Parts: sequence; structure tokens; C-alpha cells
Amino acid sequence: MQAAVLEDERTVRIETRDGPTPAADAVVVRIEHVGICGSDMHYYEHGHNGDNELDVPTIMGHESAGTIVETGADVTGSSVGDRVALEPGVPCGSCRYCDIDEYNLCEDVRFMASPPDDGALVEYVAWPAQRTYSLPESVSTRAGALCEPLSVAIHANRRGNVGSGDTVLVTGCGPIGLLCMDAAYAAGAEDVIVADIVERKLELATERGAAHAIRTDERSLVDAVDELTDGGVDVVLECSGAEAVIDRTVESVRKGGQVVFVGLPQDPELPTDVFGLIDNELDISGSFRFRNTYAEAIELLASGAVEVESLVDFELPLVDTGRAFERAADPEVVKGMIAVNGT
Ligand SMILES: NC(=O)C1=CN([C@@H]2O[C@H](COP(=O)(O)OP(=O)(O)OC[C@H]3O[C@@H](n4cnc5c(N)ncnc54)[C@H](O)[C@@H]3O)[C@@H](O)[C@H]2O)C=CC1
Ligand SMILES: CC(=O)[C@H](N)C(=O)O
Repeated sequence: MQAAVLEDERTVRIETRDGPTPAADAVVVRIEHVGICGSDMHYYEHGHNGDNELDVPTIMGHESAGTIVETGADVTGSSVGDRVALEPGVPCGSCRYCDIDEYNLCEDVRFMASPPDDGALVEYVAWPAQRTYSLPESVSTRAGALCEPLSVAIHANRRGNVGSGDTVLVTGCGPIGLLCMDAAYAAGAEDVIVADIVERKLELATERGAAHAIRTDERSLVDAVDELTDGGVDVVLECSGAEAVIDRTVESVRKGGQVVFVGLPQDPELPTDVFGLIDNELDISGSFRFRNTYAEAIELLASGAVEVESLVDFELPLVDTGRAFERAADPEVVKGMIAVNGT
């Protein structure tokens, strides 16, 4: 079978690999769609993603869905022909974090396309049946693959306790930011204000329901939020990873509000005004991947509460993965997709 391997920065090669055999608790999935994520692009452009290094050639892609073609001996509840989304993380199941069901924090997790663990840009993947989720008829594998970034968004909203009537600021309108906005509305937020530096992204966010859009390269984020709110938003979901914005988030939130960091900056140091945090009783949190989100993601897609297919700007076959990554590096592009088995 063919696989798209990131050998080094900006070097994707199509290689031939042996097809997988499922363990007793696993299924083999014929991969149909894989979304290109901001993290794939971090590896592609800089050779690292946060503090994870691309130290060995690695099959990229962790936003995936396809059809089960084989089941392991002990698998019940999944059948050949089921269309499924694959949750990309497989936790160890026995550490203190797995014990308390905070399995996204497992220190021994295997995560697709996180070197040395291979990802889903390959024709067939053997994956634990427990980490695959059936897609209803109304949800395509193209949409099913995007359960992954939607899961990041659901988890970020949970971390920020976004709820009924909240005003939320989402900084960065890539797929993660746009889906954070959608998930915030689904959680009951009243108004979502968005910020970006690319006009097309702000237009898209506005079409999807943003209450206000701010160009942070044209005006001060803090002044704009100040004009639009009575003393700041309830929650900031920071999805740009841009240091210039990260620095301003705590000034954009109301007293007693929450700031959730999702985007990964190149420079992880954060200057903190500790008096400001104390005096204003701010809650600052990080949001790392997701846990127990796939069922909700599929429900949001199936009910139509969140729509993802229109985020996809282009779709290319597996053999063109290198070209797809080049195209996805364009700041105007929101989501590139690989049709792995040509469907
Ligand atoms: N914490 C986690 O579990 C996860 C974190 N991430 C990270 O989240 C971030 C967002 O992911 P994607 O949406 O896929 O990335 P993206 O690169 O498509 O989106 C980032 C957006 O921020 C905008 N931006 C850049 N500078 C800005 C500024 N000064 N002001 C306002 N907006 C600005 C860009 O124009 C772009 O629209 C990335 O850093 C990614 O690595 C992604 C998945 C999971
Ligand atoms: C959860 C993600 O999508 C993230 N890109 C990661 O690699 O951790």
C-alpha cells in the first residue's frame, strides 16, 4: 500500500509499505479522507510542533475517516463495511491520568502523526476498535475526518466552561478557531467575536455567524473588544498561536473570566502580570487535544448544528500530498483534504 511520509522539512515522499494485520482488539480501516492539520504544517514547515520534533520520517495525518475492511478476533460491535472516524490518540489505559479518565494527558499515549508514531496518510490503518466511531448515513467520511479538529474545539470550550449567554472571543480563524466558534454557539454562547489578520478568514467567520470581526493588524484587539463589550468578554479561546495576540488575551477578558490557550506559539514564554490575574480573578488554562469528544462531535455534525465540509478549500489524492502541503501553507487556505483511496 502507499503512504505519504514526511522525511524532513518540506520533503514528502510516497512510499510503499506492507498492509496492516489487526490485533485481536483492532480493526483495519480503508482510509478515505484525511484533513491536513495546522500541526502537520508545523512539522512540514519547521520540523517540529510545539516541543515535538520530527526526528524520524513519519507518515503524517491524524484527521481521518474510512471504512472497516477487517476486524480482529475479539472485536464485537464493529463490522466490515462500517464507516468510521478514527480517534488518533491511543492512551496506555493504566497510568494515573487514564485512571481518572483524563486520557488526553496520558504520558504514554500513541498519537497519529506525532513522531515516531505514524499517521493516517496511508491506504490502510489497523486501529483499536474502541477508538473508532461509527458515522451515521448523513455524515460523510470527509466530514467524519473533521471530527478531530471539532474535538479540539469541543474540548477547548469545555476547558473554558463556555455556556449559555456567554460572550466569547476567538483569536485566530483557522479551522480550530472557526470550529471553536461553532462549538461555542452549540454550547449556548450568545455572541462570538473573532479576530484574525486575513480578510478571507474573517469573512468566512462572519458567514458562519461571528457577531463581530476584528483585524488585529489594523487595530488594537484590546480597544476593539473594549468597544464591543462592557469590560471584556467572558471567555477567550486563543487559537492563533501568535505571540502578539497571546500577550493581549488577559486584557480582553472581563474580571472573573477565562482564557484558554489552544494555539501553539513559536516562542512559548508568556509574560504574566500576576497582580492582574489576582486582582481580576482570571482563570488561565491550556487545552491539550481532547477526551471523550467524538460522540458529541458526530452528534453536532449529524444534527447539522455544525457544518464542516465548506471549510475544505481543496482535495487532492494521496500521491499529491507534497503538493497539498505546499498549497495548505497559503495563509488564505482554511483546510486542505487528501482523498486517500480516491473516493
Ligand atoms: N492545543 C491543541 O490541542 C491543539 C493546538 N493546535 C494549534 O492551534 C493553532 C490553530 O490551529 P489551526 O486553526 O489548524 O491553524 P491555522 O494556522 O490554520 O490558524 C491560525 C490562524 O491564526 C491567524 N493569525 C495569525 N496571526 C494572527 C494575529 N496576529 N492575530 C490574529 N490571528 C492571527 C492566522 O491567519 C490563521 O487564520 C495552531 O497553532 C495549531 O498547532 C491544533 C490542534 C490541537
Ligand atoms: C490534537 C491535535 O490535533 C494536535 N495537532 C496534536 O498533534 O496534538
